[in-house]
Amino acid sequence: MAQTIDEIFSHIYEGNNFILKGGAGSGKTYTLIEVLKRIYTEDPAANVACITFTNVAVNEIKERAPFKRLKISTIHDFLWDTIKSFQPNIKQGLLKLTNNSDISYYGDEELSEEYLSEKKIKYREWRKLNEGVISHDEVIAISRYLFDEHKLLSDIVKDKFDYILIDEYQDTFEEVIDILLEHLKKSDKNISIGLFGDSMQSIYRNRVGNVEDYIDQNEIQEIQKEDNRRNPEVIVELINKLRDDNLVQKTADDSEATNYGIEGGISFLFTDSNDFEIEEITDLRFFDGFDFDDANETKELYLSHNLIADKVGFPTLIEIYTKDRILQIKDKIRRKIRDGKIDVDKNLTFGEIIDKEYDLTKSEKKFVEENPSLYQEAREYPYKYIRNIYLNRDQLIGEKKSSKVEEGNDTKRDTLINHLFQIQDCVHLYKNAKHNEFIKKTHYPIKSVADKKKLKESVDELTEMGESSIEEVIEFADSSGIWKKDDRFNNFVQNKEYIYKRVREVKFKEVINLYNYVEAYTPYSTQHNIKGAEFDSVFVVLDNGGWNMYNFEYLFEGNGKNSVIERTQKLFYVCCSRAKKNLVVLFQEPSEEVLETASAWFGEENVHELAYD
Ligand SMILES: Nc1ncnc2c1ncn2[C@@H]1O[C@H](COP(=O)(O)OP(=O)(O)OP(=O)(O)O)[C@@H](O)[C@H]1O
Repeated sequence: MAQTIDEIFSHIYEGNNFILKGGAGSGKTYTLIEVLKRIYTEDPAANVACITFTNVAVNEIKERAPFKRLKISTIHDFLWDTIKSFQPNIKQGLLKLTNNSDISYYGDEELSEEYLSEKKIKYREWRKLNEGVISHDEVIAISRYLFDEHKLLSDIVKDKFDYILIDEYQDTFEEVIDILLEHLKKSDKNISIGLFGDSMQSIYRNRVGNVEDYIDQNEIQEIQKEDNRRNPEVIVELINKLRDDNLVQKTADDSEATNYGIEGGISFLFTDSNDFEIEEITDLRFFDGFDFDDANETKELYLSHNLIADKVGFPTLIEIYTKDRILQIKDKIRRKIRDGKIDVDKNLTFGEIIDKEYDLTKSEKKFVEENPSLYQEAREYPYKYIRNIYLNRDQLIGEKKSSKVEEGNDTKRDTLINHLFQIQDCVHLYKNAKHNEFIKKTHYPIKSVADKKKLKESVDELTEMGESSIEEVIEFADSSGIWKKDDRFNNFVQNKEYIYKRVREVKFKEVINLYNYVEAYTPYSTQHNIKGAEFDSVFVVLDNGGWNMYNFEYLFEGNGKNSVIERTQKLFYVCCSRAKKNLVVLFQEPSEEVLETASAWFGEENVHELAYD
């Protein structure tokens, strides 16, 4: 460890950029924190930017490295902070990039210099270019454009920071690496750029993956960490087989290491049923050491939130947010209008436009037949109103936590879901005897013993409202003073009535279940979401969930579209390498080839057919 840090600092002292590479559990994030500590020991006035992958990771590093002059942010926030005060240049970039179609724009208003001169460009979760609101993709594209055009920006970044460190560099954008390793060179000032990561754990599409070209050109100096400090021997042997490069990890021979003296266990379980429920497993010996009541140390991983929604109990909410065919019809019509394929009077109702210009597909017909009143209502809205209504998974789930950290509104979730989460948060705080936090959050007026008693009665009543509708709970929280409706909420109801009408009828217990899931009070997580984290026991369910980007048969059979195999292999590597002790993998309806590979990877003695009722 000390040796790795010394190596990193020898590069820093020589004014070089560096990259710390290493397999899972080799201590990259740990080293990043140690590097921060040493930087601040040597120079308390140092200005360091640390870029992480998610807001959750931002909070984790903040907790572990609480230095005042350390600026921790996500990639997008870092770039936006850097460029946001250069409004005229941003506008010029936006015009240029929309003109040459690097940024798509189909709004009614023409984006001209004059039009934009009255707007202040802002960065938000959802873009609305005609109002000057850009979102994630545009922040990246405009930043790159500005760094291309203006050397001054590189000077500014170098003036502001002595170090920029990036955790999980493999999942950052190529443009960002380009800015850091190419553009910053244009300025003569000093800076050290440090990357930390593992190309095998690049699990998102269109990300940089690796920086081998920069290493070959000596733009960045490579340091390798070879040991694995997290996983027991049996898991290290397995994940070595899953790597697509030549890296072979050994368990660390160090009594300080997390995996020191841990025997651990792996099992590959299979069943011939495809509608099998985990609760039906009767032979629990493979789950020795798992404690499904301890969401911090036991995880059950699925490919998608949709697969989890059924298990945790928010099927109606996920259905509303991810499978609304009527809004899909609207999106298709909107696209046709944008592309000039149809020309309609936007003052017509949605129904009138459908009748004139659109033939429902079979599955859309089925959906509207199953939801006649919803369809009828949607048809009656003016097209102008419904065209700006969107529903998607992020609006419901936001940034899911992998452990219990931080609180507050999530900017990805919509106002309605955030409002509901605030109500459930109040219940949670009160029930967990966090009364001061409760009062601070709700401003609930407590002047007398009677007030206290009334509050207790109200929270007790709210706790019993799982079977009530969401609307009833919102009204009760408002009238009892636990969580009042505010302007944002009222605006949402007015402007997104279509969504509100759907959601309000759902039982509140779905919100409770969703809240518990998102706040990591249940052991369930998606396979993407646990990147960077570690747990005692991990149960990975290999179910493609109807998603064609991943395919576990392809992976185990070694047969199928290469890009899909590669993507699945990396995700599987990430999942298996999270376990500090026990790993169980479940495969449903495997072929002979799948079982052969399972034996080769897990060892024949660890492959078992499941017994269940
Ligand atoms: N030098 C060290 N001393 C003590 N513990 C360490 C040291 N290095 C790493 N660890 C511990 O080993 C485990 C793995 O480290 P870490 O999470 O930093 O690995 P990583 O390389 O970032 O993993 P991954 O790429 O899989 O996310 C953690 O529990 C960490 O606290």
